[in-house]
Amino acid sequence: MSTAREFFHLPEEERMKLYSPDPTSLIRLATGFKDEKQNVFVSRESLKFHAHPIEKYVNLWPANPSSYREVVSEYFVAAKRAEITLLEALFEGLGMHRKSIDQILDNHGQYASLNYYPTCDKSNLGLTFGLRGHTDPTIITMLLPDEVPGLEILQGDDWVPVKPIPNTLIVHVGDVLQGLSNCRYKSLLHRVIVNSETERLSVASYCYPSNDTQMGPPKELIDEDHPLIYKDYTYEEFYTTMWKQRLPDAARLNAFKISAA
Ligand SMILES: O=C(O)CCC(=O)C(=O)O
Ligand SMILES: [Fe+2]
Repeated sequence: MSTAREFFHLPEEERMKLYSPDPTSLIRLATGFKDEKQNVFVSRESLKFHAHPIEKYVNLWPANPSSYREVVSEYFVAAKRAEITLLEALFEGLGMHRKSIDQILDNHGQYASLNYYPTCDKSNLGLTFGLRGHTDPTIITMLLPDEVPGLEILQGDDWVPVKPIPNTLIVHVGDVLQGLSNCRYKSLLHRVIVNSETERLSVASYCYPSNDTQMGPPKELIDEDHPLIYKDYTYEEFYTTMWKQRLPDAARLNAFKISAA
């Protein structure tokens, strides 16, 4: 976390060397932006990069701060190990066969993001979000927030603040797990609000399957009580559709519903 803080406190021209609007870049800084249509400012600045397999990507990472590559590698390797252990237990708990589990986890990827939410002038608070409501297009997301409140989840019709607990990871269910589990797990709608007093940081590890992974629910999860909801589709199809639709949440999965066939 302190390495992330150091990075975001580097001079702007140093950080902006990594700026890119292209979502397929292997590493990129994304900055806050104004949504003219909805007249809101989304203030998050984030450094996004691939983290697995780490040897393939680490040389693309910033060399400033000087501790960056070492500290960030150590964190994301450990995060990935924890994600895999958690997912194996979760898939086994659902009753999935070993073959189905391996198919999903073999060649999976890990995308990472260091997130920085600057403080916001009091007069602009009403029109500024850290991040608007969305679900993650992942299997799961492992999030390490700092101790500043800001994350909120939608429960019924209400946005409920998530109380920060020191040194505690938060795991979100993403859209891919909703699809794979035939809706036994629902992907989590969440957002980040900002405040006028304290900046906020978080570190996210997004676990996703390889492009050719079949994302329809495995046969063993389908029975009379759990009729098949989604047809078979690959992660690549899901991702391409997501960019075309530009939907912020799990409604993106509707294109793959049996009833949409
Ligand atoms: O910063 C946070 O607490 C949430 C970040 C988030 O939702 C994301 O990176 O997808
Ligand atoms: Fe998210």
